[in-house]
Amino acid sequence: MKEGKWDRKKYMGMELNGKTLGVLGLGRIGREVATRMQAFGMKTIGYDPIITPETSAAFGVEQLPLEEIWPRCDFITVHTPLLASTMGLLNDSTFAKCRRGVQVVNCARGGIVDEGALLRALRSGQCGGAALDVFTQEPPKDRDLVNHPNVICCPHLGASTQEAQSRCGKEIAMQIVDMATGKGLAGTVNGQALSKAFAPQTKPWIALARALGSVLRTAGKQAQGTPLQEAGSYLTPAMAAGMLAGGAQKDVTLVNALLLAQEAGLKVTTTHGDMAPEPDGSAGLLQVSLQGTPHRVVGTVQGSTPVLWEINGATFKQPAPLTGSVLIYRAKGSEPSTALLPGLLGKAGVQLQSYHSSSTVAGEQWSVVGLSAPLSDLSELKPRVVEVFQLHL
Ligand SMILES: NC(=O)c1ccc[n+]([C@@H]2O[C@H](COP(=O)([O-])OP(=O)(O)OC[C@H]3O[C@@H](n4cnc5c(N)ncnc54)[C@H](O)[C@@H]3O)[C@@H](O)[C@H]2O)c1
Ligand SMILES: O=C(O)[C@H](O)COP(=O)(O)O
Repeated sequence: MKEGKWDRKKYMGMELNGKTLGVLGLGRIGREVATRMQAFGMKTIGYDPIITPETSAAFGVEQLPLEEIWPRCDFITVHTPLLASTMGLLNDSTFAKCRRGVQVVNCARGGIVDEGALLRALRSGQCGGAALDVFTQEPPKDRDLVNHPNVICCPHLGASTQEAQSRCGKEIAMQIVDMATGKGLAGTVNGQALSKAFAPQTKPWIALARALGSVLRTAGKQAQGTPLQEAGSYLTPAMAAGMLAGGAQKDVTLVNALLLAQEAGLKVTTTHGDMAPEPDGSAGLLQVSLQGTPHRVVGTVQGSTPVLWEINGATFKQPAPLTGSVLIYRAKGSEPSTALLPGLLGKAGVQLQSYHSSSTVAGEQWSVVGLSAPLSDLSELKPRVVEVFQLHL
């Protein structure tokens, strides 16, 4: 009408009263849709592998096996997550089992209704119409479905109300408060990793994984460039965060570290091996390797302090603490630590807090020096060592 038209004959509707609606997925949204459509006089049947028939009967949905649902429905609406098991839930074969002219609604996730099959069913008349809020690709580049005369669609607007967005904001704020106050995390991506990472007994291990990642980043930076495969435990994101810290990526967190590491092309493996508890309280070894390179660091936690046990095959006689300002270098024999360090630190006004040296491998030794502050200038040291770097952990 806004275009000045009065197409009374073109638009002929269909009563919902007395029609059968199949609701696939009877979670939060599926059941709300069912009860609302009952108000229009629709008969509601449905399927959900988790919700019991007794539960769904209480909100007026008769549950049936999918094979019995297809031929009974005038309308089908999907409200499942997109999973391997729900991808293409409506496909060529299931459309063929439906009543001719069945109408389909997908406001859940693109791909639950196979888009190719839907287009074929629309073109053949097997599907009488579709309402789509979601697409496999958003926005969809292939416009065939959008342009089909029997399709109505909108650009993923199902949650776009002032009220829903406001509730989302409040829920996120509540979850952050819950996390900060040590309460359980519900519905968070990486929730398991985060809740473990914040547990008091695992915090030092997170610090260790970060510290080892930082050591490995600096000792093995020339080896970057292959994709990351290994992921999973809460230690791996922490290690990845350590590897990426100070790099091009900003705001590396335990949640985004693995993704960023993948984007940066890092291929890292972590192994968390058990060992008999030591009298000092250490009870495991975390080993981090950069694949395709000889770089490997091993550490543990003593009390609550992360310590370096081994670097590239050289073990420390006493594990070296990885906290605060740490200077790490590799040198031939014990040079230059004994000769050069005291003078260098004195000049810089920096105090030596700890010194740990490794076993000698191929005539070279690693030293880990705990400092009261980082050294601003390593130029005197560089010619005397094979490699040197500083970390602030
Ligand atoms: N378009 C939008 O803007 C918008 C807004 C909110 C939610 N959504 C989507 O709507 C869908 C439903 O959301 P919800 O909050 O009701 O989720 P929910 O987790 O409460 O319910 C999903 C239900 O699907 C069921 N299910 C899983 N696999 C199934 C299968 N193979 N067959 C049938 N049922 C199956 C589950 O058991 C569960 O009961 C989700 O995909 C969600 O992402 C879209
Ligand atoms: O699942 C939802 O809440 C809606 O589809 C909105 O999705 P979005 O948060 O990805 O925009």
